[in-house]
Amino acid sequence: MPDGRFQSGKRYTVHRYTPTISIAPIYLTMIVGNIIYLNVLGTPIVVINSASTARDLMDKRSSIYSDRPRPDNEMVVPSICSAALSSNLSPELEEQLSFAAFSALAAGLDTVCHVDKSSTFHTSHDSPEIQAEARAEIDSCVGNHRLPTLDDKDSLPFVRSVITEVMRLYPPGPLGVPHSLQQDDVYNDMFLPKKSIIIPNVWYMLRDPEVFNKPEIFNPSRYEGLDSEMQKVTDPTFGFGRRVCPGRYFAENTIFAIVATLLATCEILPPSDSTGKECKSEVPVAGTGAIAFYGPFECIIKPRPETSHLLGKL
Ligand code: HEM
Repeated sequence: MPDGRFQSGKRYTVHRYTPTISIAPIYLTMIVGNIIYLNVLGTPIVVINSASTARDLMDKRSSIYSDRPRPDNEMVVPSICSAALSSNLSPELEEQLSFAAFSALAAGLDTVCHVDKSSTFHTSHDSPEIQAEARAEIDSCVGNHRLPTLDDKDSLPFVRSVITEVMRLYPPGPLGVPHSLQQDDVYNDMFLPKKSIIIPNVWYMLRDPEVFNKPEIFNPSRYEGLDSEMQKVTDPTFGFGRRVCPGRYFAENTIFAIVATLLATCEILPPSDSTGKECKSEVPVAGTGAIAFYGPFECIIKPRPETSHLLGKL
């Protein structure tokens, strides 16, 4: 698919790291504007291609768009943590349960790591001017005598823009996390039945040429340092309505702390061969599940002479 928007009767790979999605024409029921409605073997699926439509439905009508898809006969059960605390478990089972509970946290770790790794990749492999501009901002605001802290976040809009631009091009969840519609609904004369699975096509929303000029280009300056512009990326990236990611601010702060500290203390360069010639690699995104992963890549991380004394404080 050339631009990431779902269309009828085609087999799609939204990007090489997203799951391949086949849309057979026989299943296609309707396309209205930025919405595609499918009925796949009796299961209604609604794919939303635009951020404004996603806001209209998943944010403004959040009370009916915030369920998660689940089998009809599923019963509500206590969480694994409360079950573990209230029962007399063997040490082995308790250990297994604690691993299962940790997997929820790991979902947060994977997404945060993805953004940290992609920030490192882009600052080393894209234009060196972008890295220099971000570092100059840190130097002028923070100086060379201390490490950046979260209190500096507001004063470092270009560093935040670099992170935002990385998330725009390679969102950790390119197709978001599906919601389920709790009751029949009508949107722009389109009937959407109860129990439809709602899939936000975040990948396309963040490359929509009507929202982002030259969307394929890595250009942190496009936000002009404005939070209102950056939110056009961060809002869809962290989900919609009542299901919006509860770890959002923790994640944003963690990513900022890591990226700002790395830029303040180190220079990040692409790898070079034995003759000193740069040998840049392809963007190493991978993963066939809901979460995108950054594969291994090479780069050179050199302590900056001006701030190397701060590395001991990490
Ligand atoms: C860059 C980092 C992250 C991204 C992009 C991200 C994105 C998302 C998205 C898209 C959803 C689904 C929202 C929806 O259904 O509309 C979600 C859900 C969730 N996230 Fe995150 N997340 C990140 C980090 C974290 C962290 C660090 C934590 C925990 C510390 C976390 C915990 C959760 C939980 C518990 C849910 C499920 C919420 C629910 O089902 O009601 N996430 N996240």
